[in-house]
Amino acid sequence: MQTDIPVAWEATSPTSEEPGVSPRPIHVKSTAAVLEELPGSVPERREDRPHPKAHNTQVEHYRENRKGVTKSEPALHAASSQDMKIYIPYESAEMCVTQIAHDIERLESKHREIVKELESSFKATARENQECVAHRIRSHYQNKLISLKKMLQIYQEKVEKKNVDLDKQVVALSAQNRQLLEEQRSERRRSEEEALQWQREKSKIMEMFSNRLDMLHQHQASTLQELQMARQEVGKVQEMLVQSAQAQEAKEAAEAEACNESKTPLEGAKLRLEELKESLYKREREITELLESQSPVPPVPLPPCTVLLSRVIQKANAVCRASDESKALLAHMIEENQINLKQSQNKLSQLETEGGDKDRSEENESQLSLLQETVKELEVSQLALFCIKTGQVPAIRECDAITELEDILGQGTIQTLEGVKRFAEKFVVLQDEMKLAKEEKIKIIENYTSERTLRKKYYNMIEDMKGKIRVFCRIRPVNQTEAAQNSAVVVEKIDDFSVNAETPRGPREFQFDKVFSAEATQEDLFQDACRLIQSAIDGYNVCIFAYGQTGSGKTYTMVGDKEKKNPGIMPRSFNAIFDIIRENNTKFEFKVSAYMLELYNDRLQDLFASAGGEGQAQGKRVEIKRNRKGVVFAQGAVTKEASSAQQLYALFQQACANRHIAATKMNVESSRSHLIVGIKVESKNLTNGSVSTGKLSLVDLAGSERAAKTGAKDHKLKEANSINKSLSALGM
Ligand SMILES: Nc1ncnc2c1ncn2[C@@H]1O[C@H](COP(=O)(O)OP(=O)(O)OP(=O)(O)O)[C@@H](O)[C@H]1O
Repeated sequence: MQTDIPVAWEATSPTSEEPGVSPRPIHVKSTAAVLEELPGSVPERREDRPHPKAHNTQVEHYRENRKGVTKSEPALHAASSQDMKIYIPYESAEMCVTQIAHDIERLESKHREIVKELESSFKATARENQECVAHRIRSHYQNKLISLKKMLQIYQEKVEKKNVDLDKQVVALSAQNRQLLEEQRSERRRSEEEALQWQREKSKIMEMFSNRLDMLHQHQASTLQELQMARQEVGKVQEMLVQSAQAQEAKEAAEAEACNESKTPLEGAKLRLEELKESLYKREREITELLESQSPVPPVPLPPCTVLLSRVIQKANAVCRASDESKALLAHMIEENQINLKQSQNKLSQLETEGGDKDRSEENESQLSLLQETVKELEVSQLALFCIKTGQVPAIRECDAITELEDILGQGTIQTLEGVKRFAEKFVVLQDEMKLAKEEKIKIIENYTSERTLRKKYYNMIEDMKGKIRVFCRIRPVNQTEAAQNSAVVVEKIDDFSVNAETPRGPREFQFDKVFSAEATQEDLFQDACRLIQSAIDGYNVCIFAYGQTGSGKTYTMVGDKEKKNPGIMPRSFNAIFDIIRENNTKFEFKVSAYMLELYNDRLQDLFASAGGEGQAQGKRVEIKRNRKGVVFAQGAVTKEASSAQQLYALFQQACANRHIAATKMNVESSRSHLIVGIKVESKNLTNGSVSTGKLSLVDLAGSERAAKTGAKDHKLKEANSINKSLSALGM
């Protein structure tokens, strides 16, 4: 390997072999040692060191070397084959040393350069590597980024597509929702209208039905009377015929005379029968006219009574088919009736077979007739229930005996004995038909009664379907004080069934069975409440009460304003009760009585038992009790009867005068107690004598309040506490 690294020499001692030169021995450091210290140099062996005598040569050689002249390897070996101490002249040594120092410097600088070069190359390599790595990383991440971008794009596309689909779905759903809401509203409106119409129609039909029954009854009675008379006449005619026949047998000679004699009574009977026929026709025409004049539908081939019955049955059938609940109820009623009928029939047949007519005791006799009545009643109920279930009208027999009689009279066969006999037979048949018609009438009345019971039941079922407990919300308009204070309205009606209320925790939506806006009138409110009054008259227990914060308008809604220009639910109910009574007083006998109580500071007080009155003044305590039928009543409360709405209202006013009222910061006339008005309606069915009792409870509760807001102190605070306590009990 070629190298330009110099060989180092070191003098160990001075020598003076050459004149003029003070030689000093110089210890020569081995070249190898020096070379070993140099980077990239090849170590020289000891024996490669030059001989002292040849030091000049060596120096020369060295110089040559330094000049870049390359000596051959064997020559170098020859020159330094021995390790020895050499002495060189000081100048030469100095020169050498200087040279060496130079060389070392040069070497050092070279070395630095190499190091620099190496460093720079290392840096370059490192940079290159780094760049390469960075490039690789960059390209890796770029690829990744591209793929991610692609994925993102795909996702975005997918999301956008999905969003578009969802938007479409949302639009479709909201349209559907709107449509459904609209449908629901119109359906509600329609059903309300239908119910109202049905109610009106029903009461009309009922009235007509009972009027017609009355008419039929009257006509039947007079027809029966006339038939009775006709029978008597026929009897007379028969007697006369027998007499004439006897006379014919006895006196053949006086045949012509006898014939003459018999003609006269026959002609008389014929005349009488003509009269009868005429009167029967007249009655029939009258009945038909009457039924047709009262019939709301155009005349149909069926008899009007059948049409009426079919309409009633069809209505009842429609109500039954309206819901599963009513279907199940009807099925249950049929089943129950069947069981009862079977049981009664078994008992009846057992009783009938137990002994002959003679052996029966009086008690048994009455039991038997009672059972017969029950069986008949159950059979009629069975027929009515079956008709309601199927919607079919029971067959009503036509009175065709009259037609036959008419035929006989028309044929003129009455003039012969045979004809008279036939006539008499037909007359008996007609009597039987009349009897049947009478029975049919009784059945119809029974049907009517059971139908009425069903109507009551279905009416209440419909009311119940709307919810046994219905909650209405009424928004009160801002009053003058609130308007002066610029108070904000915090309740907003969203639609007929929901409101939005501002609460400390933000707006909240509440749902109700119906929402009345601030513009709703007392009449609007009563329209919804009045249907329950019919239920109370039908014998059900109904309660309407107002609940809310003090000053929210409970008394206004239940009682009305102070000026009595806008009466509330209570006075309107009094009128409605007596309106219904007036409409039905031909069929029922009514008794209306009322009690009025106040729950004040946890104590029930009778508002009719005022100073000098009965009840409390006499030390009676009013207590809430429940009777065996589950009806809640106020024991010890004074009950007063009323025969008109005015009388009932006067009683109410008398009671209100005794109520506890006081001014609070929130209401100048705040009710400090709960007012309970109980109206009992007892109705007796004049057709079958059955009695039913219903109760309408109208309650104006005291307002819930916060003592801080109302400014209640002392006893008013006590009042407020007991009001709040009782209201939370109600809430629970
Ligand atoms: N719908 C309404 N239209 C007009 N005025 C109303 C209405 N509701 C309430 N008011 C008026 O608001 C005031 C307070 O009403 P009201 O006395 O009925 O409240 P309240 O709830 O019965 O209070 P409290 O529980 O303290 O007895 C009254 O002057 C009443 O006339």
